[in-house]
Amino acid sequence: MIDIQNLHFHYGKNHVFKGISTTLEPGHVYGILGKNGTGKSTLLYAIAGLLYPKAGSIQVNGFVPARREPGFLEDIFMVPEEFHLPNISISDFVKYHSPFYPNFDKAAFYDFVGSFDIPPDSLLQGMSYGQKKKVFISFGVASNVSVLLMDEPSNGLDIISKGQLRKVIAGAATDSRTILISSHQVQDLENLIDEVLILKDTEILLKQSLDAVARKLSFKISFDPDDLKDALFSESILRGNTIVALNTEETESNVDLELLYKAAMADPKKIKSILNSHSEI
Ligand SMILES: Nc1ncnc2c1ncn2[C@@H]1O[C@H](COP(=O)(O)OP(=O)(O)OP(=O)(O)O)[C@@H](O)[C@H]1O
Repeated sequence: MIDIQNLHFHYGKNHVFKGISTTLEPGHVYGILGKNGTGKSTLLYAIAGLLYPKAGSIQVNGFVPARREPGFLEDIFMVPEEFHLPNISISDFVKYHSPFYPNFDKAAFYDFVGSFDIPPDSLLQGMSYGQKKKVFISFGVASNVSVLLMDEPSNGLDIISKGQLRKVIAGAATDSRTILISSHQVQDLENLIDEVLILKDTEILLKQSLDAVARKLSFKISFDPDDLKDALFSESILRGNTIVALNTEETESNVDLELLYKAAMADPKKIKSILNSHSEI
């Protein structure tokens, strides 16, 4: 479990978090959304122990990340947005790095790499950014850690590879693993995450399961202009509108993450109070 209490973080005078608190449980895939510069990467780095809280605390499975103890490091993996891989072969990379992860599954690693269409005998130096990223993600998932952090994992991947990435991550989503994915590509998170966390203005604006969101809000495309009067948020599309409204029906629609995000940005107070209200609508 990841337990964040009253976390403050700033770079000089730039305050990124002013006392955020939340817990993130195993068995969930969390999607972290937020505008550029709201602190998605900073949060992941702090959980990974690569940045230290200025105040407050973070605990990951009972470890304090900033202490970087071996028991912590062998059970967490972060795929940053930007990374450097050494100029060696894939097999040497596995040989030198997998011993740090006691549960590393070599066969699974080569399966993932193969599923991304990367020849297993490739040299890392000759690879494009997207190809290197696929190797690194494959390594992270195959390390079988209990906390997997990915910063914009689909960035730089082609359309087919994005589909494959979703399969690989979905396969990694076990009851004992906590997966956090930050992304601007909300479509890439659809049907992959089960909880959404939206950062805004040094705070956590929303942290909700998609099931809970679907119970409270409905997402639909409507060609009836009358529907607009009940909309909490709408966007016009060809001959109609996409609409976020209160869910007053018995049925639950699929959560449209992009619409949810836009609605939350357009009227944070209202969306937050609806989603945080305990009464059923
Ligand atoms: N090394 C650094 N030194 C100083 N300021 C930094 C540093 N890294 C990030 N920042 C600032 O901290 C804030 C949060 O940055 P962060 O990269 O965590 O945001 P983000 O939500 O991941 O952004 P993006 O969506 O653009 O990747 C931004 O205002 C950024 O300019």
